[in-house]
Amino acid sequence: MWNLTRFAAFGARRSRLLSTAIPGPCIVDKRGSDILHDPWFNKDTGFPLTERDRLGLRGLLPPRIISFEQQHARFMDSYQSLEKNTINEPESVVSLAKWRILNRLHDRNETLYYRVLIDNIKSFAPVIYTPTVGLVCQNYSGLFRRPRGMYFSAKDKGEMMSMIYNWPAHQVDMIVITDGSRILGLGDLGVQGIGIPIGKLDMYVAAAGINPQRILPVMLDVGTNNEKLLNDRLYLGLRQPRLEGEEYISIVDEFMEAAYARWPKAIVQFEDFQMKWAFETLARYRNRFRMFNDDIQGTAGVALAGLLGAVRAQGRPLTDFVHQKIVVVGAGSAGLGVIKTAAQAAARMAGKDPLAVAHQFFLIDKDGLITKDRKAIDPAAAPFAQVPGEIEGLGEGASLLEVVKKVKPHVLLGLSGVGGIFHKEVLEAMRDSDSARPAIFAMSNPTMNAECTAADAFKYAGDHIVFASGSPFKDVELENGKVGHVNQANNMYLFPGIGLGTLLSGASVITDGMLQAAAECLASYMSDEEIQQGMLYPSIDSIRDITAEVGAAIVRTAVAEEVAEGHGEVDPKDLLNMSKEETVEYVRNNMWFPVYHPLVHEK
Ligand SMILES: NC(=O)c1ccc[n+]([C@@H]2O[C@H](COP(=O)([O-])OP(=O)(O)OC[C@H]3O[C@@H](n4cnc5c(N)ncnc54)[C@H](O)[C@@H]3O)[C@@H](O)[C@H]2O)c1
Ligand SMILES: O=C(O)C[C@H](O)C(=O)O
Ligand SMILES: [Mg+2]
Repeated sequence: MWNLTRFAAFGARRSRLLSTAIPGPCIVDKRGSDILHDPWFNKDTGFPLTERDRLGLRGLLPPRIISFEQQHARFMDSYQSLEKNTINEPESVVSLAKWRILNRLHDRNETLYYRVLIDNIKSFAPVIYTPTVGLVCQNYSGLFRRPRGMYFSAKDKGEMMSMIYNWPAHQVDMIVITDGSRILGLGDLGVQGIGIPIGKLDMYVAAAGINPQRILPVMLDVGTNNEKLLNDRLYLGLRQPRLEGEEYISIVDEFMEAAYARWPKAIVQFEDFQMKWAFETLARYRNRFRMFNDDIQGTAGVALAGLLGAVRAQGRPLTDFVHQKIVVVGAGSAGLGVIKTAAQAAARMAGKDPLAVAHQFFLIDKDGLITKDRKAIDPAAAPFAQVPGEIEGLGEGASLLEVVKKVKPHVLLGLSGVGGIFHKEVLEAMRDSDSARPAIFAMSNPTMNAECTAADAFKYAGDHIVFASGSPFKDVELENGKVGHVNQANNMYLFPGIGLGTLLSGASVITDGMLQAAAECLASYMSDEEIQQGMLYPSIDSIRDITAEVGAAIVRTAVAEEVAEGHGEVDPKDLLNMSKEETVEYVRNNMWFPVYHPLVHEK
């Protein structure tokens, strides 16, 4: 249907692999108004005269040619006037209005959309990603105007292998799939969860430079157990209870077989699956396909980087990590992924078995502290079950407040999805923490599900804390006149680099070693000075730079672990011969960047 020719700048193979590709013309098999209605090719008023002639566009557009820069400025003007005109409106109304204006541009002109997104990532990420994406999912049926991505439902059983060919792009590099069963902290939103793969893939384009013509958001609709949606006459998904057991897994199996039959090199990111299926599908597919679960694995790496930063913020050496007492609230896919990865890191540092360091972790779920007395304990939680009474007065099911008071943890980390669970008394109890710089991570999304607000954390736990949240909060003005820095502990710092590094190495699977390297890379990104100021993660403004580093760490580990099969004309030997800096350059040079390519018509 189309292809993008890239001209190599230099003769020598090696420099060619590392060189920045000069954008070539784009071959398009359409003409006239079909081009104007195709967001991949549409340039609106930006088509030059020669192109208007060549493509049969003359007369279909007003005569004046507006440059890309002018179009960019024009869009930003309308966005800013929307901001000005809605200043007194409720926040949800403003957020949805902002999402709508961006979505309209996305539907019309992808090049301009991704350019404004990249150039304004800090202001636009909260609109296309958390928290607004949560609101969009909740209101999806009402907001629906046109489809985006692919929808595979339980009714499509037996048809997926042919359906996958309905997708218009010849090549797909990155797929994000959800079954809508645990959308952020908002629960089962059924088919409406499609907003999450769309938002994640927008971040892939903005942060990792994955070509937007090679991304595919996927909704696997196996029903919903959300009564409200089942009774909503506008609900767009299957009106039936969720499939379970064999029936469920056979649908996921069929999708995976179909996707990999058509695109054997694609990477599939599982996103926002309820816990049992998150773990089950990861175990089932990770040794067969290029796939990972972002909520389990991406989150774990981001949290580990933050936990190591919290050690440095106390002025302690990293090896002190093995002495940190860490309370994890939420024993779901995210919480369990974090605790397991953190324990593995502590064990590596201590030269011990992860079981030997498990006692420094305290795991709390909806039934309180998990101890060895817990009935029907999840096998993944079992190694972290405390011995009841080991800390005096702390038994099975102890409340969060009791645990914080008795343990005096260095870190309190929430992945419970329960808004406000770190209430005043819990935060005040953190004042007695054994850490000189207690860390509070309220990682649940979206904003209303955060375990506490940034303002409350500094107000009740003290000005000396370090704070991170999954959704963005504004920095806090402290009583001492200083600024309480708010970090965003969100898997967006890792998943783009994991996906891009896997793509560019051609890794056949995504190993624990690759994920560990990604986390360590993120952890080492911050300078001591930044850490001292309470900055545990970089600004999202530098997300492409972070992704280049993380992507390179993934590539190098894939090569070292001999799972890299190469990408395009770059074979594993080329990758092996690249220095660290050259690998970063290779990753950076392979990031897609939105510019208008000259369009050439060819049937
Ligand atoms: N910041 C990030 O990058 C990031 C990444 C992944 C998930 N999350 C967020 O983490 C949250 C949980 O995700 P998940 O996939 O682990 O969900 P999940 O449903 O698998 O797990 C939720 C866990 O919280 C526990 N819980 C519920 N109520 C509780 C209470 N009152 N007290 C203590 N624990 C309670 C449950 O028992 C369960 O163990 C969601 O809000 C999600 O948005 C954030
Ligand atoms: O989507 C996010 O913002 C992070 C995470 O994947 C989540 O499920 O909350
Ligand atoms: Mg998620």
